[in-house]
Amino acid sequence: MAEHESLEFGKADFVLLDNVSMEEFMGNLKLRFEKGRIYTYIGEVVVSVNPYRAMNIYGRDTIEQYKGRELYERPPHLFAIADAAYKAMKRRSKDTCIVISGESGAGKTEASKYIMQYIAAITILIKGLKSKG
Ligand SMILES: Nc1ncnc2c1ncn2[C@@H]1O[C@H](COP(=O)(O)OP(=O)(O)OP(=O)(O)O)[C@@H](O)[C@H]1O
Repeated sequence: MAEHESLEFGKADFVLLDNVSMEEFMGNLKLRFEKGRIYTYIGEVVVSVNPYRAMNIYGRDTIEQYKGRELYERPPHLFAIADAAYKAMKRRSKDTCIVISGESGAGKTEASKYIMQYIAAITILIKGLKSKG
């Protein structure tokens, strides 16, 4: 069973909750957070909980895992959202955007930096591949 499908980490997507109640929502969020999973989907939206500590989930290895993948192929992550936006932009040849919202200190600025870091990294990787022919 893929890591993100394991119940040990709770439901990776809130749409999979048996009952939609605040209690179940918060219980799932708490369980995932305690297991180091700060991201959870609601469909194509990602809910993020600020860990207020350095997480080893933004490095080159993780970028490679998300590049060119579909949203549900990997555990919930900002990189999956960034990749989906990048692919949509390329497919439609139109600008696209990612809306980030949350209260002050929620992690919006950090999230936008990780998204830009991801886009920059995959652009360099793609250019590198093209120049190699
Ligand atoms: N993904 C993360 N991993 C680790 N720490 C984080 C993460 N996101 C946020 N933080 C921590 O939380 C702090 C506040 O985050 P950030 O500045 O991104 O919030 P914000 O939502 O942009 O706040 P504001 O609306 O007040 O500008 C950061 O300085 C950082 O210490």
